Amino acid sequence: MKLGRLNHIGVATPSIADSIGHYRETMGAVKVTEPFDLEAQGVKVCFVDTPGENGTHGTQIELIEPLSDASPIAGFLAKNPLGGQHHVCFEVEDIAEAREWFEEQGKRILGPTRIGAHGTPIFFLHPKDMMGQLTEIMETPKEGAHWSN
Ligand SMILES: CC[C@H](C(=O)O)C(=O)SCCNC(=O)CCNC(=O)[C@H](O)C(C)(C)COP(=O)(O)OP(=O)(O)OC[C@H]1O[C@@H](n2cnc3c(N)ncnc32)[C@H](O)[C@@H]1OP(=O)(O)O
Ligand SMILES: [Co+2]
Repeated sequence: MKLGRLNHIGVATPSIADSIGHYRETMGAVKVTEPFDLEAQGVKVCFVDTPGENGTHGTQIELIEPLSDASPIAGFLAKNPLGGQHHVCFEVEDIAEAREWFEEQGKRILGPTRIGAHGTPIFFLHPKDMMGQLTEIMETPKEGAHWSN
């Protein structure tokens, strides 16, 4: 297993609109995607682009707002009402190989491999097995495009 690109940092928020305002007005973000609902994942999500090398974009901020009290991030927001850093997401070449690796390492994988907000397969690793960091593993988008819309 080789550490891949840090694709995004997941930031939970009680209001994606307020967070977009913060990144645009306070942080000077230029590109923010339109928020969209990921019903299957229980979140409304959008991406804040950060500058990367030669015109590509860098690691994104993934803003996530719960769609209901049943959202997987509802518990996190109950403990952290302002929201904040929720997870990190690293890219891998082959999601199945990565899943096997972490299973061999005895790391708890949270649920099935499924399609994430970038339209590519992802899974999550339990924070308690990952030095306290909720970790998302995502297969690198093959066509090289990172935007899901
Ligand atoms: C997939 C779409 C999109 C994408 O990038 O493509 C996304 O990233 S969507 C992101 C939202 N979805 C998920 O996070 C799915 C995986 N997460 C989960 O299954 C839960 O959030 C889980 C199991 C990590 C925590 O659930 P919950 O908070 O309801 O459970 P507990 O309160 O029992 O928490 C157990 C234990 O873990 C600590 N915890 C919880 N969240 C985090 C976190 N984000 N970072 C670090 N630690 C976390 C929590 O405090 C508990 O610790 P304890 O010491 O026992 O209090
Ligand atoms: Co994510």
